[in-house]
Amino acid sequence: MALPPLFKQRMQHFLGREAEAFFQSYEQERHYGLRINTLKWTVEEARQALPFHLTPIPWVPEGFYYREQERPAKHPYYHAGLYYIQEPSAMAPAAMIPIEPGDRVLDLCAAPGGKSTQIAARLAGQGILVSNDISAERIKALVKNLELFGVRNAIVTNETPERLADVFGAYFDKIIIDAPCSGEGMFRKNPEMVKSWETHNIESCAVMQRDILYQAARMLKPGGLMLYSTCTFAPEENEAQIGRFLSRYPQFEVEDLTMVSGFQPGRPEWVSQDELPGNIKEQLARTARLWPHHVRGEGHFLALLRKTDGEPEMYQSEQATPVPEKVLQDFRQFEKDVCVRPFEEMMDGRLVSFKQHLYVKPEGLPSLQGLRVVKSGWYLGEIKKNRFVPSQALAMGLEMADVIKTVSLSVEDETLLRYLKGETLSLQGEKGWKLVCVDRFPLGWGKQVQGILKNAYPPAWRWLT
Ligand SMILES: C[S@@+](CC[C@H](N)C(=O)[O-])C[C@H]1O[C@@H](n2cnc3c(N)ncnc32)[C@H](O)[C@@H]1O
Repeated sequence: MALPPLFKQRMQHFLGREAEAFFQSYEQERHYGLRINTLKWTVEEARQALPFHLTPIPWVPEGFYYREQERPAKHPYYHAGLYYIQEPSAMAPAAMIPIEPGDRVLDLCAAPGGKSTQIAARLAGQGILVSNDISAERIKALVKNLELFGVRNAIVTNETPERLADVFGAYFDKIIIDAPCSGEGMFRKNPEMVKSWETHNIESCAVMQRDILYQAARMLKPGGLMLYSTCTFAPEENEAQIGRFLSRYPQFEVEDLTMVSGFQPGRPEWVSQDELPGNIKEQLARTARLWPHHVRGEGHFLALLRKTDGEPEMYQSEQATPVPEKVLQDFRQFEKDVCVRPFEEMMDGRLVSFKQHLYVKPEGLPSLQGLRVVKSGWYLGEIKKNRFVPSQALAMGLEMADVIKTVSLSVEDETLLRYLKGETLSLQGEKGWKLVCVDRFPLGWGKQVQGILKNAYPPAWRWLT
């Protein structure tokens, strides 16, 4: 493929004799990956059920290569959020930071949600995920992907890192910064990136990343871990960025990463020596690089940093405002008619309302007043004309066994595609809301009225032929 001449020149300079193998990799086929959603099923169940030729991606236990012609986005299981399609090396950052259920995690540059969905699965419904992105446009895909994955304990914000840091302070146990970058590792996946490389220059990306990193540093608890990643090869955005950060923040140090076969160490020798005082050079050698000529992936840079010292968290707890009585009454009626147990029992959270809209919001958050909050936890639905109308996010966050009335369609059933296309279905049964599932996995709602099931599958989610 036609690579920008300046890019070729730079990589030739950095890689020397190795450059040939690197350039050759652009002539080979790219690799395709999907990641199993372990919030919904196990890796073993998925491997048995999915009709794709799956081979393990070595650095992520729930990640697999598939063959291009298999097109997993065209399988009904994709609509049930049972896996996420993701470039294999992009699965490395969230796999390399040890997320534990119960952690408070910030994904600072999160859209469209590759890392956030992976983190949420690791949290297994416990703790809090704050997914943020500065782009109001890209955030729509982030919300959709979190909902599709059935994530309940996520807050989505559309903010600058600085405003977030002013509200949260040193609140998070773990932070992921999947930074905006010059995208040199995207050329094979998306040739448009070649053009954008020529316009988004490395220096301007480096300035942006530096500002994001400085704000992220404020939001990490002492003892907490921060994973910085880019999908570019430019040392200015990688080793030099981390080197500068470490010299400004001596309370941070680089932690060892799990070096999977094929991962290469960072290249401190590519950074100008005046930028690297003291032991920083040695630390940078503990960052990692994924190269397309060493692993089956497009390429990434990873640095895991620990904050060894600093001020403890100080935040103002949110004052709980009770849900208005009438809203609560209409909602509880729905809950009683449709579900086997109260929604608050399904996650560690409390019921909150914004006008007629209801959420279960994770416990333990500071007051988010003044922030642009796009999603406040698990969105349940809204009251319309004195009746509760369930949301798509509610359907996707449930299990089939949570709901009294369900319609389970098999993958082969032609009714399934008709449901996903938004058609009304002829169906007999008791009136009321029903959870429509493919096999045992929720897809969305339908409302039974006499001999038909009215389709509540959202237009933006429908199957396109
Ligand atoms: C590499 S992409 C993130 C991909 C995402 N982590 C994923 O796995 O799907 C970088 C993102 O950073 C966002 N971004 C750019 N500048 C930002 C800033 N100052 N603060 C927060 N997000 C920013 C962009 O809108 C973009 O969505």
